[in-house]
Amino acid sequence: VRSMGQAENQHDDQDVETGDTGSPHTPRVKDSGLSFEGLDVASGLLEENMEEKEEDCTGGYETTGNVLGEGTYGTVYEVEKKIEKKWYKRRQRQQGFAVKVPESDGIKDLQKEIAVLDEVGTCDGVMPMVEKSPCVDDEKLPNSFVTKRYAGDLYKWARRFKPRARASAGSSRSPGLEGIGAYEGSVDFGVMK
Ligand SMILES: Nc1ncnc2c1ncn2[C@@H]1O[C@H](COP(=O)(O)OP(=O)(O)OP(=O)(O)O)[C@@H](O)[C@H]1O
Repeated sequence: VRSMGQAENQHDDQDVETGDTGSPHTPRVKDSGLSFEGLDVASGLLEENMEEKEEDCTGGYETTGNVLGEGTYGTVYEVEKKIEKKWYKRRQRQQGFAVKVPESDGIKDLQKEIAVLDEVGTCDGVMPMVEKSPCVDDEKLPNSFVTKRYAGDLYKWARRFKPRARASAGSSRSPGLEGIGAYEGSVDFGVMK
């Protein structure tokens, strides 16, 4: 048995222009160009939320679609920094960043990593954190952090590296990240694994 209310609702679901009956979730009213108070209020709230979201995420990053690698606690994505050039009225991007996003069971470890990087600041041999809890694709990522993107696979590189390779290359410094390219070019690869 259908109540009156249900019958009215069914009528509302009909397409205003074609008379088709479709899924109650299909936004036919909006498509028809008609305006209802409820719809206006809903879209107003949506816009407000989106504005808030954008405000929160000013100066954020956008993913490029490249996955740089996966570690024990999460995935590292290539991102570009958004730069608002209002006087040009167009967006620009600064390339060369990476964001590390934890798996759900890696959140605690990433929080510890973030705390350590925060404490360490800039230190030779440690990739400095550019930003913690960044906004990526307009979404706040509280347990993630951004670093500069480096070229190559650091994990593989580090595993191949033997201390005496550094010594024979005439350097006593630890392999700072800025040196990766240089080391690959100047170290005798014969002493690498
Ligand atoms: N800043 C970066 N630029 C380019 N690639 C990166 C960057 N950070 C990480 N990667 C890539 O992502 C992989 C995973 O990095 P991640 O920091 O998650 O783990 P890891 O350092 O390899 O090891 P662990 O999981 O033990 O921390 C790295 O091995 C590397 O290939």
